[in-house]
Amino acid sequence: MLRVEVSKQLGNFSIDVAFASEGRVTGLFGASGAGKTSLVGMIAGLQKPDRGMISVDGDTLDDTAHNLHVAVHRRRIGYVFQDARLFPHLDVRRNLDYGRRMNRLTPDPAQETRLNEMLNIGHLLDRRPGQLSGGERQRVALGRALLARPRLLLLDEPLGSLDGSRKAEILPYLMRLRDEAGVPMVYVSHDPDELRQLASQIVMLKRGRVAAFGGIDILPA
Ligand SMILES: Nc1ncnc2c1ncn2[C@@H]1O[C@H](COP(=O)(O)OP(=O)(O)OP(=O)(O)O)[C@@H](O)[C@H]1O
Repeated sequence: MLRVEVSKQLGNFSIDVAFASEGRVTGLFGASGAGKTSLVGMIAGLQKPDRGMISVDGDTLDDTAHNLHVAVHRRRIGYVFQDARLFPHLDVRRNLDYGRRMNRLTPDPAQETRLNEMLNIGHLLDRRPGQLSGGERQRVALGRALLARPRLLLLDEPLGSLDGSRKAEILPYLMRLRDEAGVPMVYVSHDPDELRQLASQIVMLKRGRVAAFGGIDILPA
């Protein structure tokens, strides 16, 4: 269960949001500028709320009333951005291993093999990011985030930089992760079709507020 009750002022823009989601994939839907990335940044711990609390599965990550703010690297929350942000000088194998090493986790070869298969990246391990397509880069970014064993995965428009056919190529991998990886996700998108295929619950954001919360039936046609 993800619980978010936060408010924050960002220049002229304010966020004031409360929701609790039990869905395997919580879709954050809203137009450009609705506050999706700012909200995800708070869940990740990159930004502190001015007021409020955030908890995942009963563990409080932020609670301004008690001056509690768990640091980004201690939250065990994975983050995949629109652009994969792989390290260009490291091959795929070392990119994949990065999150695990940073979190000082012991290697888990069975999980590595499983994810390589799930994401179909096993044949790319010796390549550098510059030798990958956009879709392949995103698959590696997903693998890297999951190998750090997060309790929650934040996906901020992970298909946003891909064209239509590449999107269609990656969607099945995301569905597979949703069904098999066992990690709850927050999936940011302004594309209702994408969310209809992936999300179980929808938080609809408008100008920094929750305009609607419910199942995928609240998405516009
Ligand atoms: N540090 C900041 N200072 C001032 N305004 C900010 C700051 N960060 C974000 N904003 C403003 O907050 C609003 C919401 O931005 P945000 O990036 O969260 O929206 P979004 O829904 O993710 O949009 P997009 O889909 O275009 O990425 C925007 O109007 C943005 O200009």
